[in-house]
Amino acid sequence: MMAKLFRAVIMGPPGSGKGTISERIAQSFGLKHLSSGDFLRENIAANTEAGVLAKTYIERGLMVPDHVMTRLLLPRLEEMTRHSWLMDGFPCTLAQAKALNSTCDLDLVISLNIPYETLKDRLSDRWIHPASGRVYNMGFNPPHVQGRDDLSGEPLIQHDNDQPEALVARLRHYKDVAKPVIDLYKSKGILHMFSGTETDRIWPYINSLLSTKIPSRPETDTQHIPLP
Ligand SMILES: Nc1nc2c(ncn2[C@@H]2O[C@H](COP(=O)(O)OP(=O)(O)OP(=O)(O)O)[C@@H](O)[C@H]2O)c(=O)[nH]1
Ligand SMILES: Nc1ncnc2c1ncn2[C@@H]1O[C@H](COP(=O)(O)OP(=O)(O)O)[C@@H](O)[C@H]1O
Repeated sequence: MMAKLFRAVIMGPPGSGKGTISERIAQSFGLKHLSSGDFLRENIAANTEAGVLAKTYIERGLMVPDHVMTRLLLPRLEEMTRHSWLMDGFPCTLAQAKALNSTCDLDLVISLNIPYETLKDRLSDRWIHPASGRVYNMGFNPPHVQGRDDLSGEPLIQHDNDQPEALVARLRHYKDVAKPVIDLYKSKGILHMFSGTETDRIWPYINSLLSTKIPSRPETDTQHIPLP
């Protein structure tokens, strides 16, 4: 049981490894990994009012409007009074960051800074299991059986918006909307930026930073590469 609750956000462009790194953080430090994309998919599957609305945007490759995102996510975060969490994919815009600010005090923000060429290579090779959101990469973490999810054996798919043409537009959009959010967290003194081309090289630095802030879980700690 952690002594103090810990609230963190991970930001970065599409394909920067937020999901991958969030899973490692959740495993090593026991934070609950919350993902805006997963919340949206759950709401779409459950046909909630917000889910039905969100679907119309996601299907067109657009971001879901701020008021829908905040209406969906803030009550869920408010319920999590007894958990430490790491939020992945929210906030994306300054309006979302301000809304989050009024609900809780963040302890830390991780921002991933990954070169465009790397993002392009990774995403053109990303395969997804739609039902669970599990993510594979044919070079980095391939499935045991090509084209099949490891746990369910169901087929994997690729997203059209992971292809290079769509990616350029998504990255430009990310840069525009994320800049004021990054500036806000910088001014609060809670932003930590990590740059690099490989998750395995960035991870030890994130692990080390978090170890100074939260006690790690001894049973999983040894699985990860120590700092050089
Ligand atoms: N080659 C390579 N692939 C990686 C590395 N880290 C993550 N990946 C893969 O790159 C892709 C993107 O990683 P994700 O963790 O899904 O990135 P994300 O930031 O959550 O992406 P979005 O959900 O689009 O915002 C996935 O296919 C990962 O398996 C790495 O260091 N090298
Ligand atoms: N914070 C957010 N604000 C607005 N829309 C969002 C947000 N998070 C997720 N979405 C929407 O949900 C979709 C799926 O999100 P996600 O699973 O994180 O994957 P990706 O960013 O790779 O498309 C996004 O493409 C976007 O339309």
